[in-house]
Parts: sequence; structure tokens; C-alpha cells
Amino acid sequence: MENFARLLKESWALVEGDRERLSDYFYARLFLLDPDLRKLFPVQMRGQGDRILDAIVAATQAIDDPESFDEYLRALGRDHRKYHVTAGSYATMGIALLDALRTAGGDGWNLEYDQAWRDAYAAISEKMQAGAEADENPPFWHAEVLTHQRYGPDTAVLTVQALQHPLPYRAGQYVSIEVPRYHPRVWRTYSVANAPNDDNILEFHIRTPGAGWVSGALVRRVRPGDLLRIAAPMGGMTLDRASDRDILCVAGGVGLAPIKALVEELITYNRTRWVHVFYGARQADDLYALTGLRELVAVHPWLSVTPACSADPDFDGEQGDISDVVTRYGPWTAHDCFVSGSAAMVRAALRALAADQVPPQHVRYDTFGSL
Ligand SMILES: NC(=O)C1=CN([C@@H]2O[C@H](COP(=O)(O)OP(=O)(O)OC[C@H]3O[C@@H](n4cnc5c(N)ncnc54)[C@H](O)[C@@H]3O)[C@@H](O)[C@H]2O)C=CC1
Repeated sequence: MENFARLLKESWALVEGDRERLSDYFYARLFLLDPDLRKLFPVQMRGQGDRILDAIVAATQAIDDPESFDEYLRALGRDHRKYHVTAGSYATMGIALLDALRTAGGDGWNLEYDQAWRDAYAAISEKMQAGAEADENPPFWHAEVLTHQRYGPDTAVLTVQALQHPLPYRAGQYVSIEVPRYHPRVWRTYSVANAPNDDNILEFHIRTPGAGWVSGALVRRVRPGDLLRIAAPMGGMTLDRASDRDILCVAGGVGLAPIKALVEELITYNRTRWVHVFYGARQADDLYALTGLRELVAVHPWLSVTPACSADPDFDGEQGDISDVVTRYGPWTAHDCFVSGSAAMVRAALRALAADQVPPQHVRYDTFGSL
């Protein structure tokens, strides 16, 4: 296993510097092998396009962590049902991937690398297909936008109702969303911001300072009554109900979404665990969810919320990056910890918790594949 993981990492180092070229080769080869697959993908591929390749690469890099690997891949397989991929498409993707790696790797590529990727892809696609086959839910849900609230130019909170079938998920998980009216076949992942409920209503917090295709449409264009599509829930940032440790939550910006869902789940049963939420944003105006959190603090004695601003000297509260603020309140050694935000923020928070000697198995986070 060690040698296998080493070969994958070594060979990836050879090609990762030019991911764009790898991606171009992969899709060119894929559509040449099976032109029918082209219609499953967005019109515009580059940059904004599909992320299948990213997902495969993230999985191969995680292969030395078999436990998370298994559930991650099964969930990815369930999620990929939204593309209507068949066993045949998995095989074609494998051929395209190997061809692309060989071409991008050039003279540095060798037979050992080839075999390692072939084996890795076989293991990955087998688990993905097993996950997909075992799933009794539809490949995606149609969902109607019920409410849409803007907070400043870049942020929106929306609620949607999944139609026709219940959408089972756990607090802390994320789903991918398509806005067919504006960007057909482009899917992006977002954490669900509320706990599961009988009405099949899901809340999402979206922020995008740039144009961001799906996020841009969700913040600026979508209106109540519009239809979205939502694929299978994924992610392991969920509560361990058997644990009696107190809880630390660290959220940066709209990374608050899954944390809010976890707090809502705790409201349904928690009486004994102290829950500390650290909520960071750049400016006070970006703390869009603070009022709602304070309302919860007022009625749940076990809950505390500490907001902080990293670029607002006038803010009457904690100053600095949220990871530094958390450190000031530690140690967190005996807590279950949940971290959610940008990849850089998650990295900083993980470093802070490691310095506090928090055992890694007590820390949960989802990075959607990129840390
Ligand atoms: N499950 C998850 O992990 C989720 C993650 N997200 C991600 O959260 C991010 C939120 O973005 P915005 O709302 O624009 O927030 P942002 O990027 O403005 O960051 C908010 C706060 O996070 C902290 N932070 C940011 N970069 C940091 C760094 N390098 N080191 C230490 N602390 C840092 C600071 O306290 C900052 O004020 C997005 O990247 C989004 O994809 C969003 C939802 C769920």
C-alpha cells in the first residue's frame, strides 16, 4: 500500500503543474472515445466546467486513508448519478484518464505509474458504482426556491423545497446544485444550512464576490418560484451523538452554513454539552447570520457565539483571523471540533487545533476536495 500511494503521489507531482493541459487531454480523449458523453457536460468546459477529473484526483490522493476513502467514494458515486453515467462511461473515463496522464507526464511517465493509476481508478470506479447502485433515491431532486434574502451585494440566504421525494441528509453535509435556467449541467457544492425537517426544506448560504457561475446566479438572479436541481448529499462533518465531549465550531464567512445546521440538530436533543461557535468575517456587515445566532444563544444556555472581524478595526468585538481568536480562548484539547470555511481558513484552524493537542480524530471538516 505504501509503495502504491508513493507511486500515485510521485506521478501526480509530475503532471499537476499543468492541470489545464491534463484536463484538456482528458476531455478531448473522452469525447473522442464516446461523443455521446459530450451532452452530459456543460457547453463551456474550461475553468467553469465539470469537476469529474478533480474528484478522481482528490480520491487518488486520499487512497492511503481507506476509511474516509470508502464512504467518500460511495457518496461521490451517488452524487454522480446526476450525470446519468453508466458502467460503460466509467470504463471510458478510465481509458481517457490514463491516456491524458501518459501524455501530460511525457518522458517522466513510466509503466509503474501507469499500473498504479490503473489500479487506483479500478478501485475508485468500483466503489463509486457500488455507491450509486445501492442508492434508492432519485439521481437528483427538483427543488423550488421559496425565499431569497440578500445581505449586501455578494451574499444571499435561500430556502428551497425539494419536490416529489424526501431528500434525506444529515446536518453538516453538503449537496451539489444546478441552476438549469441559467447554467445547465454546471453543478457546484454547497453545505446545507439547516437540520433535516419534515417539510423537505433546505437552506443555503451563498457568497460570491466575483461573477461565479452557479454562485453568481444563486446570489443575483434566482427568485422565489425558480427551480433548481439538487444531487445526493455528501460529507462526513456530522455529529457523533454518542460523544459527550463539549463542542467547538469554527466558521469563516458562509462556512457558517453547516455549523448552523449542526447547532439546529443539537437543539433537538442536547442538554449537556457546551457548544462554542466562533464566527469570523472580514467586516461587521459580513456577519449576516449573527442576529439569528444571538437569538439561539438567548434561549439555549449551553450555546455561546463569539464573532470576530479580520478587517474592521471599528468592530466592537474580537479582532483578527478566526483561527487566531479560537487559539486565544483555548485549550480545546477535550472538545469535538468542527471547522468550516475557505481552504486557507480551514488549514489555519487545523494548525491551531493541532498546536492545542486536539486528537485529529476529534476534528471534522469538509473541504470539497481541496486543502
Ligand atoms: N463545509 C465547508 O467547509 C464550507 C465552506 N465554505 C467556504 O467558506 C468560504 C467562505 O468565504 P467567505 O464567506 O468569502 O469568507 P472569507 O474568505 O471572507 O473569510 C471569513 C473569515 O475567515 C477567516 N479566514 C479567511 N482566510 C483565512 C486565512 N487564510 N487564515 C485564517 N483565517 C482566515 C477570517 O476570520 C475571515 O474574516 C468559501 O471559500 C466557501 O467555499 C462555505 C460553506 C461551507
